[in-house]
Amino acid sequence: MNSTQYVAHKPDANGIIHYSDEENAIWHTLIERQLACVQGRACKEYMTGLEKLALSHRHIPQLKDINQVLEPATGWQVHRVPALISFDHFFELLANRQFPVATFIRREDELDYLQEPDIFHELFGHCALLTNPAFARFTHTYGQLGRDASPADRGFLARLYWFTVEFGLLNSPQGRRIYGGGILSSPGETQHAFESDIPEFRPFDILDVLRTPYRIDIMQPIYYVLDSLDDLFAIADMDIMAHIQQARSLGLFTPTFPDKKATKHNAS
Ligand SMILES: C[C@H](O)[C@H](O)[C@H]1CNc2nc(N)[nH]c(=O)c2N1
Ligand SMILES: N[C@@H](Cc1ccccc1)C(=O)O
Ligand SMILES: [Fe+2]
Repeated sequence: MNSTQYVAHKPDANGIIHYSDEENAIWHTLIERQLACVQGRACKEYMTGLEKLALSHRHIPQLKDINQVLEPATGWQVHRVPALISFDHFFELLANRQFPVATFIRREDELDYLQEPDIFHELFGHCALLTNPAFARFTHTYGQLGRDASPADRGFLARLYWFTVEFGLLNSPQGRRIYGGGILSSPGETQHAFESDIPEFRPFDILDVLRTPYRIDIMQPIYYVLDSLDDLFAIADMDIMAHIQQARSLGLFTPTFPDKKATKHNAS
């Protein structure tokens, strides 16, 4: 796992993590900005989950406060981790209905977008939908599959997670709405997904998703769109591993994103 540039906090003897005034101020600014930004752009299930969480605006929440909402709702818990964790650890946690939360927060100068999952991304981005039965069931099934999968199959599973839990969108009568936590925690990418003409929106098809390469360091150029969040129940019941074998035999799509080493002016 790439070494992180962030320092995660450890709890004191009573399990409480003490954040600085500066870190709490970043949380305050970020949650107020992003709450305004997701209005009319996040799906209704997410907004319902966010109300259940009742996240503080003044300070970074303690993990036990999140668990008091998640556990009764869907049996999930959040689990403290230092930063990005290995596939083994990640899948083991999800298979046990434990969602990894790295206890650091982004810097002031990366408020709108950062490449690593900070506590705002995990709590504001993902935990609201962990109160939703379809999303929770899909994430749990995903963890169980990943825990038992080979490294090669895990590469395919990562794409499924990426284009749903992280960057998934839904169709709704009022237009597209976001459910992916990777967009919902980023003011920059929430606007990118709605205002920019860069992104391509594709109907969710599991084989296409499994074959679509992605970069983790840019705002996404491709999003996959489900018709309903309950489609996640159906996907969880699919023979995902058989689809992975099919995707492997068909091969990956050619990347549409600019090459990583391309400098700004020649990145198309
Ligand atoms: C499997 C998934 O696509 C992704 O690569 C994993 C790896 N490790 C992680 N580690 C943390 N803390 N948070 C995450 O979301 C992930 N995502
Ligand atoms: N880019 C997201 C964080 C994120 C990191 C890694 C994967 C997905 C999302 C944000 O700025 O909030
Ligand atoms: Fe995430």
